Amino acid sequence: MAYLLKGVSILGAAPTDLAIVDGVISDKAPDDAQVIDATGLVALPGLVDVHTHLREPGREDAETVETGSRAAALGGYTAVCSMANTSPVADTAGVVEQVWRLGREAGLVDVQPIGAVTIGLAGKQLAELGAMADSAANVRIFSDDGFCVADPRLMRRALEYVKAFDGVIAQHAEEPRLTEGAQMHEGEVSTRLGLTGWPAVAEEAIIARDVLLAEHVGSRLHVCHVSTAGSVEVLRQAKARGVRVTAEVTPHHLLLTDELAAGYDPVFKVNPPLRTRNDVEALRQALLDGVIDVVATDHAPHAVQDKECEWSYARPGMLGLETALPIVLSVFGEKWDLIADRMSIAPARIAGLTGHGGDLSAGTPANITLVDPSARWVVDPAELASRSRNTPYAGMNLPGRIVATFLRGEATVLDGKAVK
Ligand SMILES: NC(=O)N[C@@H](CC(=O)O)C(=O)O
Ligand SMILES: [Zn+2]
Repeated sequence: MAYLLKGVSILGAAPTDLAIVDGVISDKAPDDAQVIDATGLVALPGLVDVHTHLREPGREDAETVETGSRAAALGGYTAVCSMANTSPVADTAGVVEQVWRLGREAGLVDVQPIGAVTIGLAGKQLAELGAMADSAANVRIFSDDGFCVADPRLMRRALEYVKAFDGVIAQHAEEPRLTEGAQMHEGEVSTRLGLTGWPAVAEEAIIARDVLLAEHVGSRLHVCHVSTAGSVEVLRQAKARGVRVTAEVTPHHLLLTDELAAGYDPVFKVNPPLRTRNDVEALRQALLDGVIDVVATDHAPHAVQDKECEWSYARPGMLGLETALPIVLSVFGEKWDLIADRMSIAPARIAGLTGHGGDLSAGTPANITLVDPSARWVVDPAELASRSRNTPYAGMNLPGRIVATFLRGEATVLDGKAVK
């Protein structure tokens, strides 16, 4: 199928026509191309998420590779990196290949598995990183996300190991001794509510240690879900020294604050926790400056019984794929070059996903997101494609509708609806 996007604005530029033929972007459409009136719509390179939890294998009641892929496509994504904290853990070539194959079968986005750093995410022994790298899944990012690789000697070894094939260790930065029993950000609000706090320094201390380790080894570090102003300062200094470090921020940390915990609604419980207004401001500035490289969703679906319970028993995590671009648009406005870089180009580069994060020029793979920036919509959890319902944005009126998504020239979303 060929398409002609008539009158589309590429990254906010003057309207033009964009043709999609045989999976690539083309100057000219054949006569039988399906014409899409794209007046007022903006084309972006397909979004890429470096931090998605798909829950398969093991918690298919919360999400599957297929339902998560559909949520991703509807959110404008053409590739997602799936985290390793499944059951069994993605710590062998067998499991990462299984997830990769399920992604291919669903065929809605490219699913790039992330491998665990340590066996069972237990933080004791390195997993078979080389075998996962050499597998059909071609793993390049390794992470124990959900847990921190807290042992500095293991972290050093992991950084050394992946250097050989230009892999990257994605760290969930949380010094576990400083967060025992933690329920929310440690500060004024946690004191008032009487909940055990997760201090900012628990994140900052690990990032400071890890940028030094990455510098020492000369290897690549990626910092997951940066959440504090202090972390931004550590990263700023490390980057100025030339350390090979990249970092992500989530849409929720760019918008929401710890005040939301006051209602004890566990939909706002997440790791790292929602922080203060001052942190939110610093994270926004860091994304603008490039100190933080990418927006990553940390899409963390949880079943109803794991979320709709008392705060202290609830699992941390919130949905993100279907609301990420609207949240970023509502925070930054129509800064299309920024959005394309932080949500597609830079994440594709970090994950090594060639074919994604392109410039939409003729001859490049047609991985495209078509957005209507002027359409507003109200988030209804029941209407999300994710199998879970734990969105913190229920009832919010957001700008930006994903009209269509194309994966190598095939529409995965058309008229705002999933094609399969
Ligand atoms: N972010 C979360 O609060 N939860 C994530 C794990 C993680 O990203 O730390 C999950 O797997 O549910
Ligand atoms: Zn994490």
